[in-house]
Amino acid sequence: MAKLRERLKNKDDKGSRIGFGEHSDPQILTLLRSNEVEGLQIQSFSDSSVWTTVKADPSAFFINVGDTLQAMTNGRFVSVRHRAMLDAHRKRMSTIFFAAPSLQTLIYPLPEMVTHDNPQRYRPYTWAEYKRIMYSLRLATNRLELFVSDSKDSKAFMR
Ligand SMILES: O=C(O)CCC(=O)C(=O)O
Ligand SMILES: [Fe+2]
Repeated sequence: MAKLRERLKNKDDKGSRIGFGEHSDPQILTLLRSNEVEGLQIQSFSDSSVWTTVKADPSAFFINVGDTLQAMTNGRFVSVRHRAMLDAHRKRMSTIFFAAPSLQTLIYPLPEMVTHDNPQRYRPYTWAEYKRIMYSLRLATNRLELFVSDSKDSKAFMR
């Protein structure tokens, strides 16, 4: 038991632990507001072992791009991977609004975002299909990867 406690303590420099593991939000946009306790961290695009703590500001909103907006913008806006850490001494509270389409909405890269240099990256899918697949996978899985277009139909939506 003492060993386990020691291991948890050494997990990072402040002894804090993961409260909600790494993931990207599946929806279009996330609006998050928290109290004055830090905890939200975003992952570096170039090095997945590097996490940056978002400054706690109870007067601000944190706006997060979700997987659906990444698909709609054909990868121009990127769904950032993030996680929430626990604070050993203070309670963190966050309130979140997820903006998502209706279940039967067809999601696909907008024609304006598909160009010769940036061919269609994702195949069309419904939000219902995305949710079904998402719930069958682990939280940390990069599900949008499963919706990448075959190269043969990648020009279908090009202007
Ligand atoms: O509690 C937080 O600040 C983040 C939670 C989160 O990322 C989520 O619910 O998708
Ligand atoms: Fe999230």
